[in-house]
Amino acid sequence: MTQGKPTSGGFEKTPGWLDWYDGPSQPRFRVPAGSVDAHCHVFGPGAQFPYAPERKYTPCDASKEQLFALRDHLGFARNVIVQATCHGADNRALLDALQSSDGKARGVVTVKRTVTDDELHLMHAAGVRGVRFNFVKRLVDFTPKDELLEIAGRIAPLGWHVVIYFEAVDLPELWDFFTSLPTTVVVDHMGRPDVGKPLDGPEFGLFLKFMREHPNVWSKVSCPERLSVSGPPALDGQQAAYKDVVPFARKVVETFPDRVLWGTDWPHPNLKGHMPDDGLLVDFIPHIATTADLQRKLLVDNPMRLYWPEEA
Ligand SMILES: O=C(O)c1cc(C(=O)O)oc(=O)c1
Repeated sequence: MTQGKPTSGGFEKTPGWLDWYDGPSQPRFRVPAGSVDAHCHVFGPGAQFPYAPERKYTPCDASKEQLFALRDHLGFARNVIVQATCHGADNRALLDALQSSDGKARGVVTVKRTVTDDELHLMHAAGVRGVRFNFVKRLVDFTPKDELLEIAGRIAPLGWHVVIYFEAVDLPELWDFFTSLPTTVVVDHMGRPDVGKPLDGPEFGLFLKFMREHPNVWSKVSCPERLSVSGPPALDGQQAAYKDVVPFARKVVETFPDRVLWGTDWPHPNLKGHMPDDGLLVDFIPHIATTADLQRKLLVDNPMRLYWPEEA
């Protein structure tokens, strides 16, 4: 039996899948004016925008109205909506959200090599500025690298970038492909470091080297709730959540202050252990960006330069 929030359109939510958090707290940390939530999603609603047949999970609905209400509640000015894998390469829910946002949202889509130039131009007009390539095996089936390179070559002239999602252990094998991409490359969730391993160990060292040697590579310092092993979770007023993730995110922010982005990841797909209070997730930010200067770069200057360059 389905419980909690609905999945409309006759879909059945994946068992064990937690719904996004109702009534998030008011963050204590006041984000700077003009801040951008640079990683969030919309799900459906399924009745209007059906989930993709090839999806690996079925979420509860999470609409554009609910996303925009969260944006306002948390004090953000804009969103970057990233295509979620449960919608495959059908970007209609995302495009509809962009078109309803009054210019306050930009997007990152998933496309196949069959996408036409007309479709790409329409997406650009709607506010799309990037494509997402996903290498996380639990989320997607493999797409051949020659197809991805072809797509990258076609979106580059539009000024778009490529967002990549992968697990830290897969970086060595993907290195040559990533470093051959002709665009700005944005890494989702710091390349998912294993925070049980040392900060100065070889695995995270390789990620830092990836960024250091390639000035076109940016990173989102998001998703501590996914990466944390020992918490504590951002729940019940916790002001020192996900302590084990802090040194990793802080290292990236302080080493590459002009190439980092932050996002809520709302509505947090695939969480089964706990669902964070998004207000408390915002309170995580000053632990990883400890000065007003770093906070402004992370939340305003960098995302504006990448997604609204005409206003930056
Ligand atoms: O780690 C995840 O499960 C996850 C999934 C998706 C997606 O399904 O698109 O997006 C994310 O940013 C993170």
